[in-house]
Amino acid sequence: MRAPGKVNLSLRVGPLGPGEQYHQLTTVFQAVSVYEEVVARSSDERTVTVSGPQAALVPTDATNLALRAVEALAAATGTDEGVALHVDKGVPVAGGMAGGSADAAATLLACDALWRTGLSRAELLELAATLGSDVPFVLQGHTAMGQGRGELLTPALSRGEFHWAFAVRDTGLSTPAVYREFDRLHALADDPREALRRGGGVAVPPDPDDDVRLMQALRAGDPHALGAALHNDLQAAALELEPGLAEPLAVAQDAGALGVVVSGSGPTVAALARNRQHALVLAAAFTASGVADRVLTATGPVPGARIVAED
Ligand SMILES: C[C@](O)(CO)[C@H](O)COP(=O)(O)OP(=O)(O)OC[C@H]1O[C@@H](n2ccc(N)nc2=O)[C@H](O)[C@@H]1O
Ligand SMILES: Nc1ncnc2c1ncn2[C@@H]1O[C@H](COP(=O)(O)OP(=O)(O)OP(=O)(O)O)[C@@H](O)[C@H]1O
Repeated sequence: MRAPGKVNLSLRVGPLGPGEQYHQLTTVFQAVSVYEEVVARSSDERTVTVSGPQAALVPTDATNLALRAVEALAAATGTDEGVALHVDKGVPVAGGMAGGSADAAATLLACDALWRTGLSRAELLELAATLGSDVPFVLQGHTAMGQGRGELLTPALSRGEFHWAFAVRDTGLSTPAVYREFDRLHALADDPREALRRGGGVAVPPDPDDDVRLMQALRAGDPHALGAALHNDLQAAALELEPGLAEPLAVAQDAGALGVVVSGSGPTVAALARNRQHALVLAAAFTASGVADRVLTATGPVPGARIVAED
């Protein structure tokens, strides 16, 4: 089973209402060719092992998102079957590219097949949303607009292939901490100039019309227009928590990226290239300037979680 990571081409975040846990979003997701591989085998127990360059950062207890997906599917279908999972992580851990969400999505599909639960796509998507806001999208893949807390998906038309270079950091950023920082920046209301200077100001409910140009760029398969339309309301918050992110952003710009943006809640920086060759140039610029612990190149959009070989 294989599931892709994602980049948010646009991420617009509304205010957090009193007592609410989730921000209202309008986001445009693109699934990219950076993958989690999940193998599921029959077992009496429910276990997970993890490999990949950042495997040591991933818990293997019940908090692992893949095991949470196992428990959610078992509870929904009333089965007491077990599974031995192995996850080979290609997506950066806590990098803002939905790696854990991809594991959860791949696990739902893998256990659905292994246990022959026969859930419908709609039922799987509903279960996915209970596991995390990004899980429905990595199950679906391709390109989609996400609303609500990010789980309400509308597929979007996209032509051709876009090329990316990613600057990855070994130390991740916590998604809740980045949203909290977003709230803090936007609460500097008694000092509006300071709020604006730091990328804050009053948070407004996101409006999908703000992404009209971006959607046109996708339909036209125009990387220049897409680069100009990339947007992330969480970027200022990620930069407050990790000021060093300014470096990969500047390096990509200097190397002629069509657009550069923090991916989701960061700290991965995503640079849009003119073509495959230019993505390699951007990756080399990240490496040469020492602003990344690891560099990836990828294309998007790609399909969501799917079986690539019988487990
Ligand atoms: C930053 C993004 O990756 C952009 O796609 C997502 O919004 C985060 O999605 P995710 O990692 O699947 O997040 P979840 O597991 O659903 O939520 C983790 C935490 O992030 C914050 N959170 C998440 C989604 C959202 N719309 N508003 C939030 O404030 C909440 O504090 C929440 O408790
Ligand atoms: N299967 C998993 N893979 C990675 N991290 C996991 C997993 N299960 C639990 N975690 C924990 O969740 C945290 C965030 O993981 P993840 O890699 O999904 O972040 P992310 O890519 O930034 O998420 P998103 O982009 O959806 O906000 C990690 O620091 C780790 O402790």
